[in-house]
Formats: sequence, structure tokens, C-alpha cells
Amino acid sequence: MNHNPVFLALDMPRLDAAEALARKVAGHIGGIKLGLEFFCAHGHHGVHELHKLGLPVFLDLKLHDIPNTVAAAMQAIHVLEPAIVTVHAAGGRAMMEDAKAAAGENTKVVGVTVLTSLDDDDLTAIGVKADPNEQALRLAELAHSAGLDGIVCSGHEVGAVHKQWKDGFFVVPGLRPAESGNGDQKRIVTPRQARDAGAGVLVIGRPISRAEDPLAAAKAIEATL
Ligand SMILES: O=c1ccn([C@@H]2O[C@H](COP(=O)(O)O)[C@@H](O)[C@H]2O)c(=O)[nH]1
Repeated sequence: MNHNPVFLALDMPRLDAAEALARKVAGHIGGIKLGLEFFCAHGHHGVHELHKLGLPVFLDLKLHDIPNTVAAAMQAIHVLEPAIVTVHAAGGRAMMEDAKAAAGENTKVVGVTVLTSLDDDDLTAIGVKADPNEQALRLAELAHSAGLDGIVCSGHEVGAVHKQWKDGFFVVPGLRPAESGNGDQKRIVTPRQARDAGAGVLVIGRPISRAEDPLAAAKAIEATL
């Protein structure tokens, strides 16, 4: 994998716009992240097109279903040769074990713990008694014991998770350079703080994609790392 830890989230409806943006900043990112918005609109064809840029592709599909269904979905995306794929750790141990077993050898499977758009109140509202930190640690332990390569968590938890899972692969979204708006993210840190705490991949979308000058924004973030 490239040394630059930044994966650009291409959350936009148009394939040509996603491709143009990725091309523009390609020298200042380490990979691209294609999520639900992109995959639902453009599917396998879209992923094949963006593969042509030669950057590692992170498929952030956040699979969450019964083990048989998730394993079948993993097999169906095998042909896309993703570097990283996400499943929801809350799907449970058997689901994660089957997801990992169905993934390609060169694909890292990571478990989403607590979405960075959620805070304490949101967890309480869905019946989770733990705070985001406790819940992320619990789900990280489960993901580890199920054989996943790592997890997704916010920059607030990654340091603690790193201590309990030394060789884990940690993906951190919810990143905001100083003076960026939060948008819908509630547990944010700067890219540098996340990297210093042990993140292996920094997922960054709007601070680059919605910047007036995306290339300048990508370069500015790179300079902080
Ligand atoms: O907990 C999570 C898991 C995934 N994401 C994804 O990361 C990007 C963040 O985009 P920004 O524009 O930088 O906020 C987005 O694609 C999410 O689906 C996350 O934010 N939090």
C-alpha cells in the first residue's frame, strides 16, 4: 500500500466527477474510498473505471446481514480486487468470520465499530448502554477474535484500540482539518491527531471534495502528516 495514508472518499453521484477529482489529487492521496453512494449508483462498472487510476480501492460497503448473505456478497466483489472492505462489527462473530473467509487474500476486511456520526445520546437512543469509547473497544475485541484485519473507529478511540490490538489495521474517518465544518460528523479529530494515535488509513471526503480548491486542500492535509 502507498505511504500516503489518506484515502479520498468519493461520495458524489456522478462517475465523471468522481474520476476527475481523483485524477486531480492522485499525487497527494494514497487511495480512493468508494462507498454506498458510489456503489449503488455505479456498481462494478464504476469500480472498474476508477481502478484504471492505479490507486488502491477501498470498498466501504459496510456489509451487515446474516453470515451466509455477507459471505456471498464478499464473493461477488472479489473480482473487483478491493484493498479494503468494511463490514459492521455489530453483525457478530460468525458474520465477520464468514466475511473474512470469503474475501480475497489481498483484501483487508475491517469491522465498523461505532459510526463517527454518533455520540453518547445516539447510542442511548438505540439501546446501547456503553459510551462510544467502550463500545468501540468491545467491538474491536470481537472483530479481532473473529479474525478480521482491523476496524473502523473515530480518532477518539483509535489510541485505546491500538493499545489492545498492537498489529491491527485501523481506519479512521470523521477527520476535519482545523477550520473545517463538522457536517454530520460528531466524533472528529484532525488528520494528524488520528495518525499520531495509530491510524493506518485516514478517510477524508468533504474537506477535499467540497473545498474550493481540492488540490490545494489535499496538499495542505498532506503537509500536516
Ligand atoms: O464511522 C464512519 C464510517 C465511515 N465513514 C465514511 O467516511 C467518509 C467520511 O466523509 P467526510 O466527508 O470526510 O465526512 C464517508 O464516506 C462516510 O461514509 C464515516 O464517516 N464514519
